[in-house]
Amino acid sequence: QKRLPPGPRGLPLIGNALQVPAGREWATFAAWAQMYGDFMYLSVFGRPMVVLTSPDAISDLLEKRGTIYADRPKLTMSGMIGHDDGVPLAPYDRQHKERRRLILNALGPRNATEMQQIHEDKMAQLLPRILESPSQFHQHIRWLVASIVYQFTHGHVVHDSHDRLFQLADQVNQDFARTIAPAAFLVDIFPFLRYLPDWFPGTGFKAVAKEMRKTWVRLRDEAYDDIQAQVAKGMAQPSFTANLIESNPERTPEEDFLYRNVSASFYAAASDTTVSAIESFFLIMALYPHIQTKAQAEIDAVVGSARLPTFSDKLKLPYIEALIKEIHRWNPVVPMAVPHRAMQDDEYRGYHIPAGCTVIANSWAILHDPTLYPDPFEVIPERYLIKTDGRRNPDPRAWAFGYGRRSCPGQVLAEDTLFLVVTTILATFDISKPLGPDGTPLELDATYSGSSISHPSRFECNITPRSQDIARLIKSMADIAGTQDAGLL
Ligand code: HEM
Repeated sequence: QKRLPPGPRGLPLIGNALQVPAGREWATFAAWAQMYGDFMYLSVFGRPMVVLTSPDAISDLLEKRGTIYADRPKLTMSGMIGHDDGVPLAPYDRQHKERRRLILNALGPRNATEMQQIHEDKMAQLLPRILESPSQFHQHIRWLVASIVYQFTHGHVVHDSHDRLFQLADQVNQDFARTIAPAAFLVDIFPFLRYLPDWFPGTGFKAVAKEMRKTWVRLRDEAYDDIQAQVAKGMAQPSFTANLIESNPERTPEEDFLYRNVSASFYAAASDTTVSAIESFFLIMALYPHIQTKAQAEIDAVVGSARLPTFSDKLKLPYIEALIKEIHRWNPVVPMAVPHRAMQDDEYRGYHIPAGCTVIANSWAILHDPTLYPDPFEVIPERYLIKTDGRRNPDPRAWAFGYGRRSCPGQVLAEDTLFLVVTTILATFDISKPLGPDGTPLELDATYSGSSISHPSRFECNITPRSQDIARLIKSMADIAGTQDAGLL
């Protein structure tokens, strides 16, 4: 009987299920918001859903009433696999606060120097890889993110893509993306299916869940058990996980389980997201050479040619900061954040929001709102530096990293990685469109795919050292890092 927010009319029983597209839902939701407003109601197979499409609506509900909207919708398939023990999908409770506290503490000022040192070391190893095989830059980016995260969380050196932990983690990420894709498994729409016997037709998802669970449990436990054994022998490398184990030798089984899940979630949450942002950087550089020239000029003026950029240069590089803001805005990595869930009945602007309602924040729509960002589909770093109509465009990071009690706890790490990649790559390489067989530049297709995490569709680009001196410097860095001995070049 209560008044629900406006929204597109659906069909009996299935509601709006047939109207919600399987890809780029954010663009469809943004178009619907033009008709129904920034606070819109949908129902999919009887499940209530609210879509928020303005800074005010998002802030009013997800930030100011954060305690009510801090939960996640329950996904049956993810639960069967065990993914909802990991941080991003876990229900909101006392334990979840602890999970977030552990991550935020680990990435806080106490460990900033160590984290920055890891970044600078791994960047020095990235450059020779790119110099030697620029066409494999996608793999090199993936290696970089894995090697930074696993050095920090497990004290583990990822040499190459054959690394056991790296391979397991990538399999888990692929499984995760497959599981949370909209309507990927019928059991998420009809949860009772999970109670049917295995022989019943249509229950093939159970075998899939079992396989995926095995991989997730291996990723979660194998590395943790190794570190636990090393801690017992007093031989553990310093790391986030070793620190968790050492700091609580009398931990309860509940605490131990929580540590395992936090430790395993780190890479799962950090990898595809950071990799996607770095890939967008390469794509933007190939598409917008004038932005690249301006960014390189700023780096050259501040850093010079005798050294590589470091974190201490950050405050002196405003154009780079503006470019990074555009990377977050132009094609946001998580276009609709991760869905939240109302934990109790609520009322907003005179409309009812039922308990259990899924709440989606359409970050993409805000980041492409022409009243906030004129020419939203163009990359224009100057929009943050020069006032238009008496104001600068707002910082997109307010929306790119999510909201309230579920906002991204890894933002500092993501921003550090992105800053160092952008500055170091621009200091050393030129990026341009790929060349055809006759040496003429080919057109680049700037399309994006994926659903919860959006990433550029596979693209090539031409990456060359900015000078022979730089190429020699990078080769000598490779010798110092010993990467040649390890057969990486
Ligand atoms: C460019 C890179 C990244 C972007 C754009 C990004 C963005 C986001 C977004 C939008 C959310 C959902 C927030 C919400 O539900 O309101 C999220 C959640 C999360 N992110 Fe990130 N993230 C990035 C990198 C990282 C990194 C490096 C870590 C490493 C620790 C991380 C850890 C997490 C975790 C654990 C969650 C779940 C938080 C929770 O449910 O309480 N993210 N991220």
